[in-house]
Amino acid sequence: MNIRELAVRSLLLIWQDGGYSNIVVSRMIKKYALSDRDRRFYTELVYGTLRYMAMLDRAIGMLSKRSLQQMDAVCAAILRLGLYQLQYLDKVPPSAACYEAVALARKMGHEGMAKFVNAVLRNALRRPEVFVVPSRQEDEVLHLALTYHQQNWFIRRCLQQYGFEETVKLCRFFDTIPELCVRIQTQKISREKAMAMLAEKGIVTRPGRYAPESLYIETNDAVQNLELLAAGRAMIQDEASQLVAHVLDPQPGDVVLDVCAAPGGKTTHIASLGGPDCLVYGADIYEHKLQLIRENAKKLQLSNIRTILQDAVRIGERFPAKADRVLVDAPCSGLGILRRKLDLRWRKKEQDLMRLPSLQTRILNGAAACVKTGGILVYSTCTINTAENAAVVEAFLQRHTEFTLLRAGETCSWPQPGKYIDVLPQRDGIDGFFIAKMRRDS
Ligand SMILES: C[S@@+](CC[C@H](N)C(=O)[O-])C[C@H]1O[C@@H](n2cnc3c(N)ncnc32)[C@H](O)[C@@H]1O
Repeated sequence: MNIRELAVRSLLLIWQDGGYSNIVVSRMIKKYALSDRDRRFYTELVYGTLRYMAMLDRAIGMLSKRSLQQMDAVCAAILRLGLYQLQYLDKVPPSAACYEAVALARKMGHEGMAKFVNAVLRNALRRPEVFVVPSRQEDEVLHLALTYHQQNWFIRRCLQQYGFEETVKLCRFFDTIPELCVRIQTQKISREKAMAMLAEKGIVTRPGRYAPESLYIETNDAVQNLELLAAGRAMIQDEASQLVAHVLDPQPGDVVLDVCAAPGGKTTHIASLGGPDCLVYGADIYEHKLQLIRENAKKLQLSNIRTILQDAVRIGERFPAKADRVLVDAPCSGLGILRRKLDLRWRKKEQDLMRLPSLQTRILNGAAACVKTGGILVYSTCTINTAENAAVVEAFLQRHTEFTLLRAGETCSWPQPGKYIDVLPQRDGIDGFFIAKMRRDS
């Protein structure tokens, strides 16, 4: 398979069929058994085109009379990929980038498409100014959006929330490639022992600063072969997300309800921390996702997890005042983890943000009804959007005076002051996260 054609087909799977880039890419690498060299070129083409999409689309708009919306999806993908190589891949000579793009348009489209692609790419060679990023003075939002590969609305919101300097720091953070972070199952192996074991194999690691089981694997290529993962002694989970189970602080004998549980990162962590006498129910609204929780529990050999198919909005009717601890790890905009998912970064729409607080509120209300008197309720998201975080919790507390806000950091070593754990990526160097802890008093 021609690598550029594979890249175009992958981009179409991501843009047209809603495929996740990491899954599409790893499937293709496996399916076509790509050599190391081909794999590197292929991933560079796919991820590079995805990263620079705002810039590439703006250039296409300036170079072609036809808008992207009027274009055939195959044609748009070939143009984006061609322009990416022309502008950002020094190792590809411009003539090769044009020639290959035109040949692909002929093969995957028709002669007319080939002529059009040829005209746009030749035009790009004559007009390098289409790739010039406007200065801050000319257009602050566009300047940041194109420099740091984000959508304009996201930049606008950040500027309002943080101001220019902080927005730059945040965008720089989101533009880095995240290191792989695992959660060591310290019931089976200590973090120090795991580090020593990996060091013997030449794998460089670094303990996380905040979560006691977190370990960063600096030699990313070794992931697939990580014995720790295969042996159920570790699980891939970001450090910020590892704080949640510590805030919930499960105890032996507790009944815990994790109402938005799939794929079970936090459910398995809670079950490990609570020990075999702590019973953890992981609920989700999608049956196929419950299977992921069961698979993760099996991999980690945890027998104290049960799964439940249940809409969290109505979970209180099924388990009224039955749980000692309840976790709501709510569906959210994910604006704290934009470093991870290049494709999601472009898919997110500002309108989607508007409907989330009402869903989160309904889920939190449903979950609250499950908490016993004296029990704990934890609310978390992986977003930095305050409307989905403190605003949801504050409105909840006003309506539910039977709950008291506790300091979320009291059962984990979170260094920042304040009642909430409000992880700011640009300050804390990990994914953006929000955690609130409440107790039911009556
Ligand atoms: C942020 S994810 C949870 C991640 C999970 N806690 C973990 O650590 O692996 C949110 C989950 O909520 C589920 N969800 C969305 N709406 C729901 C609802 N109304 N009731 C129950 N689960 C819901 C989604 O299917 C998704 O799996």
